[in-house]
Amino acid sequence: MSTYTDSAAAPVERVKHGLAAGDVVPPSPDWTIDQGWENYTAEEHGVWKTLYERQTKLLPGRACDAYVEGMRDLPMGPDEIPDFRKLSETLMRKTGWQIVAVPGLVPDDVFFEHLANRRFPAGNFIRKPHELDYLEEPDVFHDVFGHVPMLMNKVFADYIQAYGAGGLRAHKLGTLKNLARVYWYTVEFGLVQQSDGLRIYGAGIASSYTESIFSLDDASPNRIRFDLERVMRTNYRIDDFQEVYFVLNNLDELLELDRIDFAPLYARIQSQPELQPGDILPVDEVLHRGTGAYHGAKKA
Ligand SMILES: C[C@H](O)[C@H](O)[C@H]1CNc2nc(N)[nH]c(=O)c2N1
Ligand SMILES: N[C@@H](Cc1ccccc1)C(=O)O
Ligand SMILES: [Fe+2]
Repeated sequence: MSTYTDSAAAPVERVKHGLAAGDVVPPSPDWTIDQGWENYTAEEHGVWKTLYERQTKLLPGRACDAYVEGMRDLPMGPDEIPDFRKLSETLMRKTGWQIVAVPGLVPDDVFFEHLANRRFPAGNFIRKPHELDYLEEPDVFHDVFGHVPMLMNKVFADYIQAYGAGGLRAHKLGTLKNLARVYWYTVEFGLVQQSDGLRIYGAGIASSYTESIFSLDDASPNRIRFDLERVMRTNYRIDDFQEVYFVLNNLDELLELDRIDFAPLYARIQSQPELQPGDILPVDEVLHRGTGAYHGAKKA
């Protein structure tokens, strides 16, 4: 049963991961900027505090162990927007990653180049008070609160670095669309089965109050065992809750993706029809067959 307030009333918290803005002048060759931590206003720190406290209350029992452990060891709290320099010190020691500030979405090849070199591009801006529930581009709350704790986990940190290298490869192969789906259904909206229950590891969920509830508790979405080719073929929504969540047995499965050569898979799926988010295939290992009520109601 769904325990969150009526979704029609509660605006959906989304962070859009659309294509990089084509109309912005690059601030530097690799699009990085100074975070400008000293320039944050009290109101901006206040927005962080509101989001941080609300999400921190909700995540116990919902976020996966790796996320909880990562957050515990990071210099990140409610009172102010974290200083990327301090986060990078801790991250560098733990998994060799650092956070670099960017003004917003950056071009795909720039994005992958950073990930391949263990640099995580994080927006330095924070959403406005009236945007608490909907955001066009990943802001500092989504990027830092949502993504950074998982970068403290060695398996995940290695996966994201390999993904970056894979992104540069897919960019050259012209198969970015297929690879972006793997990112979307893992790094952004992935769930993992723990012995004590289903848990969130995707940042797009972890940074969203309403989707942290919907993804685990609501009867509407499908929940299907992760399968690489299936995910590569499956389209996704960028401005509403997901209709399907793919579930890993454990995070170690992600390392498998670095051992598989994607080129033959990309070639094979080119001739297969694209799947829509609500589709279920006979071969799917369905953990929960969704009612589709949420999206059905929205269509009506
Ligand atoms: C598929 C594409 O690479 C993906 O959406 C990228 C694009 N550029 C980005 N740029 C930033 N800063 N953050 C992101 O998460 C992304 N996502
Ligand atoms: N193995 C992928 C690269 C990759 C690694 C890890 C995650 C995602 C993609 C390839 O051959 O392109
Ligand atoms: Fe993200």
